[in-house]
Amino acid sequence: MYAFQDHYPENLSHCYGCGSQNPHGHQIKTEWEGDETVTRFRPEPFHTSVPGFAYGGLIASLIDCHSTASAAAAMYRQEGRSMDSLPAFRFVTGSLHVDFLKPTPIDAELVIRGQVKEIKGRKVVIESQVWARTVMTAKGVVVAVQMPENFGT
Ligand SMILES: CCCCCCCCCCCC(=O)SCCNC(=O)CCNC(=O)[C@H](O)C(C)(C)COP(=O)(O)OP(=O)(O)OC[C@H]1O[C@@H](n2cnc3c(N)ncnc32)[C@H](O)[C@@H]1OP(=O)(O)O
Repeated sequence: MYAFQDHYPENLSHCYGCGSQNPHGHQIKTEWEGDETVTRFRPEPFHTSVPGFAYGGLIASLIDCHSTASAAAAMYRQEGRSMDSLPAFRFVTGSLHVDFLKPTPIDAELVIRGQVKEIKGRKVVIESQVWARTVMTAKGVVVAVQMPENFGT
């Protein structure tokens, strides 16, 4: 699998949620399945909240980084361009809303499915759902915004 995150340059691959260069992070991998974006992640015992269930912050961070990657992929797809082509689209989180619908079991593979709801200017809105086996345990909406040149200054 060659994931969206595999196109990130090394200097932008340190994110706790999605950076391949962060040994302490989730290192999520996201790809297209038709018009949906999909991330699969297996929680570890140290991601526990209530025993037997996953910590909500983990769920939120999975939705977050799944969505920023999906936003970039959606922009490239809209322009009919490869994710390695220039100019690059880099997205950060403007807002993150999560609804926790059911407890998320710690012992199941989580599947995050995203849909592109809006692309407008520098903004992409992604809706996502987190599935554990056959149960949707959380859903989220992310407003991803193209990272400004002067980000952090
Ligand atoms: C491939 C390499 C990967 C590279 C990236 C690898 C790292 C992945 C990151 C993973 C996710 C993260 O954790 S990122 C880290 C957490 N996030 C951050 O630190 C971001 C901090 N915030 C900021 O820097 C800024 O507020 C921005 C960039 C988000 C927005 O500022 P701006 O650039 O001045 O945006 P602005 O022109 O005002 O607005 C542009 C459009 O976005 C909308 N917008 C802006 N902020 C919001 C908001 N909070 N909620 C809703 N909508 C918003 C505006 O209404 C507008 O829509 P309209 O009027 O046009 O309709």
